[in-house]
Amino acid sequence: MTSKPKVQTTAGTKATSFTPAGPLTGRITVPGDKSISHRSLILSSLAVGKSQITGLLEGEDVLATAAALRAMGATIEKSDDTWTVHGVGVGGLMQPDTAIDLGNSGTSVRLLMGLVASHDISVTFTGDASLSKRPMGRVIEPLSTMGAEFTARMSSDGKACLPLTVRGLCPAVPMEYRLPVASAQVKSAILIAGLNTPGVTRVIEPVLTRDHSETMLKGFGADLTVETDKDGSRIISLTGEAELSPQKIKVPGDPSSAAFPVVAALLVPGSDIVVENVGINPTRAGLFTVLQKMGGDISFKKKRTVGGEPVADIHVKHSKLTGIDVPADIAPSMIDEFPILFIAAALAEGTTITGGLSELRVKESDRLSQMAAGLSLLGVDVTEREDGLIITGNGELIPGGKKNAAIETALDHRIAMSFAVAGLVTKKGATVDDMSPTETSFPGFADMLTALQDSTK
Ligand SMILES: O=C(O)C1=C[C@@H](OP(=O)(O)O)[C@@H](O)[C@H](O)C1
Ligand SMILES: C=C(OP(=O)(O)O)C(=O)O
Repeated sequence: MTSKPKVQTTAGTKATSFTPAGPLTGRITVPGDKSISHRSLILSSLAVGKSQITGLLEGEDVLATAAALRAMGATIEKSDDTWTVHGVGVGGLMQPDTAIDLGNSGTSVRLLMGLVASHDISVTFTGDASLSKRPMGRVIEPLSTMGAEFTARMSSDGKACLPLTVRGLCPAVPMEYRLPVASAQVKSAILIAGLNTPGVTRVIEPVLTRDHSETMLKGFGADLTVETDKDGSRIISLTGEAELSPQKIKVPGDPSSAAFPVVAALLVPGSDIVVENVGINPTRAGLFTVLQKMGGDISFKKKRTVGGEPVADIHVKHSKLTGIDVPADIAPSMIDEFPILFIAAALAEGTTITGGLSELRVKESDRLSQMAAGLSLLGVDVTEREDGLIITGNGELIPGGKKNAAIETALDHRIAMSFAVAGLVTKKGATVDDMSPTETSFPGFADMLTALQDSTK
């Protein structure tokens, strides 16, 4: 008889053990898309009048964005399943009374820095220990060119970090900016600053990143065009002093959250699940393509478009996976999914090679070193390179390491969820030191694993 997935919390600690699982079955949904949720709140706050949002992710990161916007004058309320935002109009945000704490959320701080940059207000942003280590120079540099002024704490290695204060300039100066790093957060910060800036603000994106900002800005009525340059770069032009009209938004399920049950079902023998209503925008769906290339039985049912975003129900069956060489150019379309891909690679037969991933070192944690350390602790054959991991599996369960050794998550939700899934396919299970960071992006993560277990009863 196969055992069921088990979730055990050790009394008095936040450590949680995940042990080998019987088949995962059933139909589930995952919480709303984090990127689209942040943007829904920000753009609704800048529209004139009442927007309504359903499916909003109620994770700590998005709630931090909502609190920040309230502190700057937007009215944001929830009743039943609907969030209502009374926007103040582009340029209408006000000086908050105190510093704004954005917890663990990189997207909140970088997009809101763009928002403040073209308002005549001054805002101090703070964050938790993880967010306070992340580099902000990538946003400070272009927003300074538009006229905003910044004071930031400098880290011991010379990076501008939180806490930081932005003094916006109104009117700001429009500019053309070629992104030196593939980052949807930097792109979006500049476009959001451009909304309240006279003239045309232009972002040139040599490498395509998630395009929710472009789709949603157009949906709210901004004058935004996207052209492709001779060298393949995207040129995004936004005409400022925009007037945004309020919208009704349905946020689809987050593919970055769906990644965890999808990989769990591929790895646990006998599993057969459907994750309903997941966003499958090609700028986000790289993981599913890579897993299919590794032999994963993943199919997309009932494909449809919701609010300009492609959505589907994802059907996944347990599959034998084979290691592959993951092309570096797919990385931006699955940038948050590498931690869980590394777990799939540990179960695959053969070697999986990844590269071009230096951005993973500046996420909530250094995801390359945290994943390499956790996998080594579980006895997986892993080599850490500067910009990727090489992982060799033998198509069998992860051996498991020292008894009671807890995987360190370093305040990183995706590390925590990845090793929770690893526990289901590690001979004696895996213990994760702290599952509380999962509240940032996937409230109810442990309940979701239990629901997949319960439906086999
Ligand atoms: O724009 C966004 O919503 C996001 C962009 C990505 O960050 P980068 O822009 O730093 O790549 C991603 O890692 C993050 O989870 C969300
Ligand atoms: C990197 C992430 O988010 P953020 O940058 O918003 O903290 C993530 O969710 O994996």
